[in-house]
Amino acid sequence: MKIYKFGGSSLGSAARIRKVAAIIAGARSEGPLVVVVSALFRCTDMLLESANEACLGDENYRKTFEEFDALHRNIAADLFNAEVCSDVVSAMSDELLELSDLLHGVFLLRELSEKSTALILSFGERLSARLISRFLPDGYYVDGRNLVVTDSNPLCARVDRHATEKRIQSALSSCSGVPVVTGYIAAAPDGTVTTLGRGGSDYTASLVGASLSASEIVIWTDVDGFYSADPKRVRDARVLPYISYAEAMELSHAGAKILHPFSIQPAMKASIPVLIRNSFNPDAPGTRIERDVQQEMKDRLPVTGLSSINKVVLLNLAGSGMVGVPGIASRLFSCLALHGINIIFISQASSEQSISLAINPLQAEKAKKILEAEFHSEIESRLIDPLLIRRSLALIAVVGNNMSGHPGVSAQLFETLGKNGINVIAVAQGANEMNISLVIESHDEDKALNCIHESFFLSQRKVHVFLAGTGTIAKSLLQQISGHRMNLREEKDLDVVVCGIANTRMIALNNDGIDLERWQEELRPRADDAGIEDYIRLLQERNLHNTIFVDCTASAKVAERYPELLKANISVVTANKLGMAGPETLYREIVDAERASNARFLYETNVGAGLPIINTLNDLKNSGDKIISIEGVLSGTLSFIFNELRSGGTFSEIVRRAKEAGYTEPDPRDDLSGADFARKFLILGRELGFSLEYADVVCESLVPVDCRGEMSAEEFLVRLRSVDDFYAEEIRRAALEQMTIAYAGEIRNGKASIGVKRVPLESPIAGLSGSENMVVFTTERYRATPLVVRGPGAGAEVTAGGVFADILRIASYLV
Ligand SMILES: NC(=O)c1ccc[n+]([C@@H]2O[C@H](COP(=O)([O-])OP(=O)(O)OC[C@H]3O[C@@H](n4cnc5c(N)ncnc54)[C@H](O)[C@@H]3O)[C@@H](O)[C@H]2O)c1
Ligand SMILES: N[C@@H](CCO)C(=O)O
Ligand code: NA
Repeated sequence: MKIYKFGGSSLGSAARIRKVAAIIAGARSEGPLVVVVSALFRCTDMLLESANEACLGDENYRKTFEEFDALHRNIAADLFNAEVCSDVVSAMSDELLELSDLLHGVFLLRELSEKSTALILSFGERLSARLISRFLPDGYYVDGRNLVVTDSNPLCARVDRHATEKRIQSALSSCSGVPVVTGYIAAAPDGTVTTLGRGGSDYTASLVGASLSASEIVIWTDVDGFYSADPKRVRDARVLPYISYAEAMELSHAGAKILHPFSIQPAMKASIPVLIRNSFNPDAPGTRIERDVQQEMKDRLPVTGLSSINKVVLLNLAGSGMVGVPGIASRLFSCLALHGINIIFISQASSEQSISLAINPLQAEKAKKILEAEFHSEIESRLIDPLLIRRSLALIAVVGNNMSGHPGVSAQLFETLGKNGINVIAVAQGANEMNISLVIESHDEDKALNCIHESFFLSQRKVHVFLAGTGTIAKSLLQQISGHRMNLREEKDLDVVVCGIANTRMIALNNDGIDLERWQEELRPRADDAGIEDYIRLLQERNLHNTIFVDCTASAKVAERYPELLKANISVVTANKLGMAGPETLYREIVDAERASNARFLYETNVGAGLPIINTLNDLKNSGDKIISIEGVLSGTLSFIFNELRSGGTFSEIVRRAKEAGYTEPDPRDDLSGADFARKFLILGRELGFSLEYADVVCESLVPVDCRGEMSAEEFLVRLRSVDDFYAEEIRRAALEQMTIAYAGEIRNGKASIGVKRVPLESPIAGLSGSENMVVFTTERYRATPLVVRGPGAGAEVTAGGVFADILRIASYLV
């Protein structure tokens, strides 16, 4: 014997009912079946609406009733031939007439008791069971009021399990055909109609199944099963093939609306598996809820699923007068119970100084008044503080049988929340260790659900990138991410999702990821005054987990925002040197903000593009080596210029080529003036612990005096021809002495200087080619033979590659 329960979503129209009949016919061939039905789709709401309207004296109640009436008649006309239809309609008419009279009574009396509400609501199931029982070839109508015995609480009655079991057994044990039982409705011993509250039809199905020792109870609904989290909030939530009764109850308690926790109890007691299946997709296997979940699943995942209640209020009763005083908690709970206030969550630390309770916000004011009255004298005498209420909170439950005895689960949970800057306001975990419940700000709810979901391998890990700048480096970065994204997904189980791209004029935003093949087409104009602040505001509003801000601009305005981003626990990767080489106050602010935050700040490409210079220096420093000096060439552009001069090019033409090759700064004068090189040395000097400003770097400019005013980059390149002969001559003269010229620098004893130098032709600097950089670290450990990092230190590809590597470093920290 199996029990099939169909919810309203599966019973929305004649077509839907035909589908349901086909599902039933399929099961019938395998053995006996009892069907339990809810009211047709939206019908309970219609009944409630009509009753409330009637009670308010609103004539519209008739229209709502007529809509309800017509829905049933139309479905009958669609399902049955004329003869059967008139039969069915006449049976339904009696009930519809009674319902109409009742509503009219409510309208006249302007009075709607819970008892009449229950009676009115009962018509939903009564009429749907009439239709469906008649439509099934061997179906017959069974009224739940004759099966389920309850107390007399009309809207959320308590079931008398013993009496109910007997009634169900005597009515259905030896049934022939398919009984179609009205779910949700029941009756008190005196015959008054009662209902079983939210999810009541599931409860009916579970009671029927348990009483008849069914082999399984199948709850047919409109989703594929129990999800690992609410799929509306967690895009990657997936259907759980198996869960235990206990897990199902824990998840349902904390908001997973798929099955009411009540309805699991009878099935669990009788060890009957409960299946959740989709009547819209009957081929999907659904979720099986049973006592022993599959061993294989148990071994793999400590956490089975998450659920959340998005609105709770936290009451905090605190005060020194609570310590060591027995009876405070008892009074607290008793007085809330007395007034019917349900407690969702409790937490008390061992100091006994405070007890926190989460309750439904609708009951918050009432609870506050009650508790203030109860503890009036303690509050007056300052033994207990005035009651604190915190609103706009959400409760998240992390659930899994296998969390128990599995060290590290809570560590991982709090770590991922911490790295995402999510503040945990209160926590509760019972000794069964299968539910950790936490209270957080409600605006962090989706972010928390998503990062926890990923962190426990329930879905692929993601980082969300917001990029500033769409120039040379940014374009190359987007191309690299696009080209390598699939590999990262497959090999590293990591998805790099670019959710934002903005320059000063245009913006594209998409939480699910901008199409990187066509990102230019997704750019939309921004308001004229929408600066970087606006972009950061939009990014923060989205509040996505694992967010990384990537700066590929050359803008000081953008760099000034790093401290604020870091303080908001948003990690930053930057190719822009104007942060670390900005005013020392900004540099300090960035370093301090990173220290204080859970976010990371990486800027490897600020020095030598993709070459590992910052990382190398940090490794030397952190492992206790003493740096004696740093020398070398740290401008790709200047390196390229002198390397090409040696092979005979002209100065201005080489600068033009450097710009075309993507080596120069947006304005090549930043390279020729030595400014870009100086910034890099400034950064290295600061990394070494020296207090330096930009002006402290002694720097020789190669920009001719007459090219220093306001002019376009193009005009500059034309005027630059004036120095071509000078440099050709310098190279020639040096060569006569087996020397050449190069632009290089050194840091020694806290002093940094850069400029044109004569170097022997056989020196390593003279041997550089293209945009190669070279850094020579002379340290205590690397004294006889210094440590050298050498390679291309400018260019779109290597720089973007360095930025990408920094993004991945942060990703591996975050996920
Ligand atoms: N070219 C290299 O080899 C190299 C190497 C290392 C670091 N970098 C650095 O990379 C950065 C980018 O260089 P690029 O060659 O791609 O420059 P670019 O001029 O091609 O691009 C800069 C982009 O930033 C945008 N931008 C400027 N101000 C902005 C603001 N306030 N808000 C949003 N967007 C803004 C511009 O619209 C443009 O899209 C620079 O800081 C540069 O120093 C370059
Ligand atoms: N313009 C810079 C880019 C690398 O930071 C250079 O030429 O070195
Ligand atoms: Na670098």
